[in-house]
Amino acid sequence: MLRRAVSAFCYAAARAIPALRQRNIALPQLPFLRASLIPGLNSDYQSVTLSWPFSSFRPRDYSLPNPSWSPQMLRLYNYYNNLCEQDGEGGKKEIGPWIRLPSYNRTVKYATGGQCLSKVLQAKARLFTRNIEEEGAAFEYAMFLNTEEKAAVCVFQAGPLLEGPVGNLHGGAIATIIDTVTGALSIYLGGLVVTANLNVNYRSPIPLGSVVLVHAALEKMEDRKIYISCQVTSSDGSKLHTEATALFVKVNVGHLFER
Ligand SMILES: CCCCCCCC/C=C\CCCCCCCC(=O)SCCNC(=O)CCNC(=O)[C@H](O)C(C)(C)COP(=O)(O)OP(=O)(O)OC[C@H]1O[C@@H](n2cnc3c(N)ncnc32)[C@H](O)[C@@H]1OP(=O)(O)O
Repeated sequence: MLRRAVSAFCYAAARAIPALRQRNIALPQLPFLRASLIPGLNSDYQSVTLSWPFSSFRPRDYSLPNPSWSPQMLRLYNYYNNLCEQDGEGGKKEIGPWIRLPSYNRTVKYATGGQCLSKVLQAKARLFTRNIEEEGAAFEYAMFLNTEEKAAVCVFQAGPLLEGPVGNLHGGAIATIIDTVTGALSIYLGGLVVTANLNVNYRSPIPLGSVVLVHAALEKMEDRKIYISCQVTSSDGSKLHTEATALFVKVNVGHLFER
């Protein structure tokens, strides 16, 4: 399943190349990204299955524990991380329905194995939720997918730079983490997607520094449309903070370069 995630990014990057060429954006030598080398690129809206074709370089995975994580954050992370490996026959570890999603601060860099596609695209671009380097200052989170249930859970610790009403999390930051979790689930389910609609109901404030769970689940898929529901709860599930619905629409990578 993780390979499918990586494949989706590879697919997106490979599809981006013609669009970049059309706009005369210089591409460095990336022989592994030549479309002709990548099988299965003809079918629109579908990811392709690839083995990791890139260098051994791996960018930093921001979803791994760091010293800013509270004991509660760490406990919840360990709980879901343990679900990602289940005991098989003879006590052997097996991959179960749960997978942990790694998280990088540059999506295109990730897709190209750490190499830059072009300075225009990459020089300053950072994933919104991973653009503050100081650990614990803003979004600390780790996402887990349940591939059988088509659902996701995110363990989220809200840092002090995300303040809205005094001492509480900003509504835009809440919408951002919801978009991120529902978006990751949709990418897993549908490949390249964008958010078409996000509807958020704020039920109770989220204190800064607290750890909450973001639950997302597939409601239905219709043609290019993926409907996801989402709830943000306290870490023990007893308190509902936020409810949301999201609609994601599958797009071709060329759509992202239309200007
Ligand atoms: C394998 C991976 C594994 C996991 C890996 C995880 C990695 C995780 C990494 C990182 C996670 C981060 C995740 C972040 C996620 C964030 C995502 C964003 O924030 S995206 C930015 C904000 N969104 C935009 O900028 C879109 C702007 N809008 C558009 O581009 C278009 O409007 C678009 C594509 C949405 C639709 O345009 P059209 O021309 O392609 O298609 P038309 O015909 O208009 O719509 C298609 C269908 O959708 C409905 N539709 C469209 N918009 C709708 C709306 N707002 N409400 C209701 N329906 C809508 C339409 O009615 C139509 O439905 P009918 O086919 O006729 O039934």
